[in-house]
Amino acid sequence: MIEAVATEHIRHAERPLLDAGAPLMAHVAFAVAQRVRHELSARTGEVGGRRVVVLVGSGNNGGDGLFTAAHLARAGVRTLAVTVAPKVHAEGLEAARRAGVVVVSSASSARDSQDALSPGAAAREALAADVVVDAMLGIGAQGALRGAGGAIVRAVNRQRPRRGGPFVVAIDVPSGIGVDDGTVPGPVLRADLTLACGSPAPGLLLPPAAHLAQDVDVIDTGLDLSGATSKVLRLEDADVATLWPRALPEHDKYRRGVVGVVAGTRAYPGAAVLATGAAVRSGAGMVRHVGADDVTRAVLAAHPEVVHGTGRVQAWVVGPGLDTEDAAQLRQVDVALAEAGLGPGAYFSGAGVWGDGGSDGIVPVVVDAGALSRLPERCAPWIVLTPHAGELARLLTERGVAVDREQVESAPAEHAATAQRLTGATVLLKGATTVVVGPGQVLSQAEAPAWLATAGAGDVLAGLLGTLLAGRSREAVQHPDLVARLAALAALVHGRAATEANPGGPVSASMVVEALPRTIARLLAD
Ligand SMILES: NC(=O)C1=CN([C@@H]2O[C@H](COP(=O)(O)OP(=O)(O)OC[C@H]3O[C@@H](n4cnc5c(N)ncnc54)[C@H](O)[C@@H]3O)[C@@H](O)[C@H]2O)[C@@H](O)CC1
Ligand SMILES: Nc1ncnc2c1ncn2[C@@H]1O[C@H](COP(=O)(O)OP(=O)(O)O)[C@@H](O)[C@H]1O
Ligand SMILES: [K+]
Repeated sequence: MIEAVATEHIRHAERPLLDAGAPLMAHVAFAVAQRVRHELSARTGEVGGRRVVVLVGSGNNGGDGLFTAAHLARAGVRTLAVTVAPKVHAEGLEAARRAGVVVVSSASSARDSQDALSPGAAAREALAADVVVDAMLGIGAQGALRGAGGAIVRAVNRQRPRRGGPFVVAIDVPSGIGVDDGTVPGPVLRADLTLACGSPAPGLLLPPAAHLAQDVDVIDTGLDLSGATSKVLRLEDADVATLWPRALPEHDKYRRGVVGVVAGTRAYPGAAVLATGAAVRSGAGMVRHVGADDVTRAVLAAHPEVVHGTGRVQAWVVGPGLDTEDAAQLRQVDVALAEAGLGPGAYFSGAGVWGDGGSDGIVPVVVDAGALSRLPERCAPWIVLTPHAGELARLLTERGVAVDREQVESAPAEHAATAQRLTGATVLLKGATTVVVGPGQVLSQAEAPAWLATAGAGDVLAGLLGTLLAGRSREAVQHPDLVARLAALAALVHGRAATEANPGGPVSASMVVEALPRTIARLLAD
């Protein structure tokens, strides 16, 4: 599991080391320079004579950059440091000059000096380099990257090809991202590799900034972050086996977990086929489908193991392909939601409760698509909402927070957290990077290949999550912390199955369903 702790904790953990004189900056610079040398030699076959441009800001991030430049110059790299602020780290500057780094300034105050380089000219130098090191801003960033740095980045972004061009290494974070919330308030130079100092900042895991950080490696600086409370988590493949509901010899199909799926209409039978298929193929003990007869016929034609009609379940999946005009189906959704109860101390106890797989008849529910409009005012955390950005915008607007899809996409973690607070439910917000927010918990998963943005993929995710919640139904209700982790686990496996269904190429939702058993087996064996 990757843990990105809030930057206030990083600063707090750095303090005792810096006070004790630990040479953190020297350590970071050495590690970055090593990595740049490695990239140069992997890409060009040589190190000496290659060109590196280091963009240097006013703070310690810029200091890291200057010491990195000094190492590179000593290794024979033609190193140009472009400072973007009137004052930069003094010792770093001296070290760089001593090592033979050419230092120029794009700061407006340097305009008339001999060593001035306009932002446009600096951008051209960067575009012609083999590697660019982004050391303008780290975790001290406040708002959009301003001044010469912003101008250089805008100019580079206008001309940088999607493929080819310089390899960009960001020190700590791509300069100018929202380090704690993952927003992108202004121009940012997309990194091919981000080398985080000590611990990744939350913004490296959260969209949209996460898409600008790409590969993230951590330089260990010996920070003690054990007391950190505010963090973003990302599950890794190695976490799958720990969380996955195991098939044990003493389990019959009911104990393995029964998933009830309320999905699909005559207009959209496919959603029911995909959601039930994903539940079956991810290992549910049994899958029930509740819906119109001809929809169930389509489901049974594809997955004969599905059982038609209501009965005992350990988790519900409601909403994929739902017809909001179909009163009978909506009633089923309401019954499923009632079975989830309203949360600790306020369980629903009326007639119509038939589930008994969870704690005292309470069962987790996945609420997708059309069923999102049926939510009660307050939900238990074992109700998992699975909206995409447009659906989340609608849900928030209905609850008095007027936002549109673009606003949700520009700050997904913040809006998912607002929805979590307003509803009490666990919120899984779908996207290229999926964000899950539970009470006191934030997770983000980025396994999905871009090809997964295809009709029906969300139905597959809902069914898969149904299996996970049914398999650990009782624990999910007793330990709501587990719910957000299972939701993130579903996103991880969904993304991996999409990749493994056709590595590097297009996938359909049905192909993801097909791939699930093998992907799960591989992950459990790892
Ligand atoms: N965590 C660790 O173990 C270590 C962290 N170090 C580095 O220290 C960095 C933090 O250093 P600082 O606290 O000096 O902060 P930064 O280097 O991130 O930047 C702060 C400076 O940038 C200016 N600034 C802030 N927002 C701006 C904006 N939007 N546009 C233009 N200028 C802006 C501020 O006025 C200030 O001068 C980390 O990101 C990391 O690179 C390393 O030096 C040592 C080890
Ligand atoms: N750009 C993207 N890259 C990777 N995965 C994506 C991207 N956009 C969406 N996804 C994923 O694809 C799925 C689409 O779900 P959804 O929008 O509900 O589709 P549908 O309603 O057709 O099933 C989600 O799992 C989402 O996380
Ligand atoms: K940086």
